[in-house]
Amino acid sequence: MSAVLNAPVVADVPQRPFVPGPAGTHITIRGLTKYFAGWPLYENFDLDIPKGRIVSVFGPNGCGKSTLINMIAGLIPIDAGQILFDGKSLKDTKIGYVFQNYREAMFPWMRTIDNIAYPLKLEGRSKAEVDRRMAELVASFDVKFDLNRFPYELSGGQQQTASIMRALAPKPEVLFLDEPFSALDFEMTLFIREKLQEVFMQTGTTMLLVSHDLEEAVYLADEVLLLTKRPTRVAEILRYEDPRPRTVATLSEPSFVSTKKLSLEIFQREVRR
Ligand SMILES: Nc1ncnc2c1ncn2[C@@H]1O[C@H](COP(=O)(O)OP(=O)(O)OP(=O)(O)O)[C@@H](O)[C@H]1O
Repeated sequence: MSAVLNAPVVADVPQRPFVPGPAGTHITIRGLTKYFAGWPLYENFDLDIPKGRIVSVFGPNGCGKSTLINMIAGLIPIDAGQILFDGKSLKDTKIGYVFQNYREAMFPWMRTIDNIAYPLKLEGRSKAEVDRRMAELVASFDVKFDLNRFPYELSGGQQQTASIMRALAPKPEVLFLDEPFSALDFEMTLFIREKLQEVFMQTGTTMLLVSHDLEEAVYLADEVLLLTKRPTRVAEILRYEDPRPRTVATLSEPSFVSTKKLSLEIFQREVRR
């Protein structure tokens, strides 16, 4: 009796056998279910996210883009379902997360350099290892500002650059980015977008990006994940395969223009539904 009373409470959703994703899948989501205040946001939601690709998540307002990546990253609990990373659970997977609000993401009492090194120190890395990794990050981000300053002494773009460096410091298997550019001015957005693309080309880290800017979502993506209104399903997944590095010239490539147009048509169809 007490075993029954103490059993975990799960939503009343039938459990299905776990079906792995196709070859090349990194994150497998099966039967994901999430309710807010009694209303379903996701119900029995399945998705396969490919390894070593950038997936942009795009969809109507409030459809659950941020909630989706936050559930995958373990920041929001799920009501039912399974999420596996190369067959492993989240606790056996190294992840990084870049928040929209960089001002609240950094520890204000730590110098920027210590913020970036923080996850390495948590991992118990030696000073020599930390120094080596910091030097690599400074080189790959071509950092020109003083990392010995406190975060609040830096510009928004510099703070967000530092946040991305911190997220990448421990070499995560997956990097989550929730509207990382939306609080930045245009010049800084372009700069960090290019840096992100360069780092992706160097590391091949799987990235999941939520963006409200369709041009940006397509420009950075290998796949555009288009979501419906809630209860949220996959509307379509569009492959976008132009070679990297993508540049300003990419924006006028027929493949870019047609992917953006198709994304917009699917988005509008879903908004009107
Ligand atoms: N803690 C919460 N409690 C209740 N409802 C919530 C909570 N968090 C999110 N929601 C609701 O879930 C839905 C999805 O929210 P979410 O922020 O994930 O959507 P989004 O697609 O990222 O939104 P936006 O396009 O506005 O950025 C929204 O309707 C939101 O109001």
